[in-house]
Amino acid sequence: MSDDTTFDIIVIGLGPGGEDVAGTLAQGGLSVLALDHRLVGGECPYWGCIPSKMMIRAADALAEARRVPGLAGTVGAVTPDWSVVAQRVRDEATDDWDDTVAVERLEGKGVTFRRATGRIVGPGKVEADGTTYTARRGIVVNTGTTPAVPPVDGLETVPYWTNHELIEAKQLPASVVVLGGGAIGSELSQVMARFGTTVTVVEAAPRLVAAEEPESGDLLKEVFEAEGITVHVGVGADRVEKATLDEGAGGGEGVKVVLADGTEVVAKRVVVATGRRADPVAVGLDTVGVASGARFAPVDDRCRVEGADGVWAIGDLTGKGAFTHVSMYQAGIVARDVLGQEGPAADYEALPRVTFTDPEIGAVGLTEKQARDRYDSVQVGLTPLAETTRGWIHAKGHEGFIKVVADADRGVVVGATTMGPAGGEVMGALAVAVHAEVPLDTLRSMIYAYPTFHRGIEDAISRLE
Ligand SMILES: Cc1cc2nc3c(=O)[nH]c(=O)nc-3n(C[C@H](O)[C@H](O)[C@H](O)COP(=O)(O)OP(=O)(O)OC[C@H]3O[C@@H](n4cnc5c(N)ncnc54)[C@H](O)[C@@H]3O)c2cc1C
Ligand SMILES: NC(=O)c1ccc[n+]([C@@H]2O[C@H](COP(=O)([O-])OP(=O)(O)OC[C@H]3O[C@@H](n4cnc5c(N)ncnc54)[C@H](O)[C@@H]3O)[C@@H](O)[C@H]2O)c1
Repeated sequence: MSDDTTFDIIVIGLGPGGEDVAGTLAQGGLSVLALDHRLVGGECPYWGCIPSKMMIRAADALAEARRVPGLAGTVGAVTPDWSVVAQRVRDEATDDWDDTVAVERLEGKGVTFRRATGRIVGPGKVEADGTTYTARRGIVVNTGTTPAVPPVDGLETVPYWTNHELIEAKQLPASVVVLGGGAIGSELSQVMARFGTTVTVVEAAPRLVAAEEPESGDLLKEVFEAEGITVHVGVGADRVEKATLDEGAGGGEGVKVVLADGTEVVAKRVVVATGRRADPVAVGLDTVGVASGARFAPVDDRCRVEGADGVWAIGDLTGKGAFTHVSMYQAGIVARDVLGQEGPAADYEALPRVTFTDPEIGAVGLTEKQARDRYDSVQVGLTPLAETTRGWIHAKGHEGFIKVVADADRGVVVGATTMGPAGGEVMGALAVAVHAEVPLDTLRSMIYAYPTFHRGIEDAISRLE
């Protein structure tokens, strides 16, 4: 028996993976109800990857123009205009935060869509908008994360921005204090600085992009400081209060951020980029056995929520890497599992990630520290990009390096970082090496095109010790 409250599958939250798995399962012949209380596609297309990368493309164009002197002549004054970026974000990236096209695409695949908050209320049961729906085959949860706002005294008394307000901004503030120098803080700080905003970054960890190799954070700090960004690392914000800015700082209302070491930073606006928070309880995973204090939904290698029969979770909520490519990868695994199709289980050993700063930080697999914690015999090889032929030719903007981390016992690469121009693209070769466990001897014997950035991989491997 089927009625309009009973479906084979209910998908709660339509981030990139949720949207994908809902469509695939409907096309696979199942009846699918998909719920999202905001926009179909989630954070990535509307407030995340896509608009932020559009901003980065613009900021990088400015930086390249500024590199013309000494390489190619002059371009006259480079005059940033944020309104061009803001318009492109509206017109091309987000449709002015309207998901009509995405909803139509989803419904075109046969999915029933409701714009509502969904909550699991027991095995096979989901409540949304006062109706209780039944899922015959299962529930897929893809509710993502929200900005984690740190408990800094006074922060709630000032109108701080998160990625949402910044992505939607029609104008940039004259000055900002960015709390958090992870992926979001670093990428968007550089964008704002290149558009003329005075930027101060405050990062509590000892380095920027602290989850990556220390060389990445150290070099990024050098580059940021050379571009005029003030960077405080190893110190958090103690308190925030309203302040009146003097004319040099733009005048009018602003904020004063007092750091734990007593440093005071005054700016027009605070931007909070201190990480993201998943909430398994808000979506009712506690009603199907997930511990109420869990930070993430615990999943096995098929993305089945442990202990909760007929419930799958994907995306940031699983804590396996807060990236769109993880959400999409897991969506594929869940679709196969639900449809009873064969396929490999989830494997995160070769997880690639790219921080789209300039220089770009590509990374895959383990950092050196993670590798040393796991393996007895670790070798590391590092080549500064400026020492490679292509890096030397490139000159301005060639900061970076290629670092390869190997498990010497098995003779395979287990991690790598490729920081530099097109660092994310260069990383692709090493992602294959880590994923396929390509023997180091094979990597040593292949031909690397001359003069490319990726040729530095050969050199880094030759330096393994
Ligand atoms: C500024 C920024 C830049 C980023 N850049 C990149 C990048 O370059 N590359 C990359 O790989 N990743 C990037 N990310 C991360 C990326 O956006 C996320 O990893 C990606 O969106 C996948 O998230 P998700 O699938 O968990 O769901 P999300 O995209 O977080 O979507 C979850 C959806 O669930 C909905 N929802 C939540 N609770 C409920 C509920 N109870 N009922 C109904 N609906 C609900 C929400 O409205 C939302 O639409 C960036 C993130 C940010 C913030
Ligand atoms: N290019 C990409 O793929 C990309 C870009 C942006 C975001 N993302 C994803 O989104 C996730 C969230 O990004 P994010 O930058 O918010 O988180 P993050 O975890 O990468 O960085 C947050 C940083 O804030 C710092 N911090 C925490 N509390 C602080 C405080 N009180 N004062 C100062 N610093 C503090 C942390 O030490 C950390 O380094 C990332 O982990 C990443 O997975 C990916």
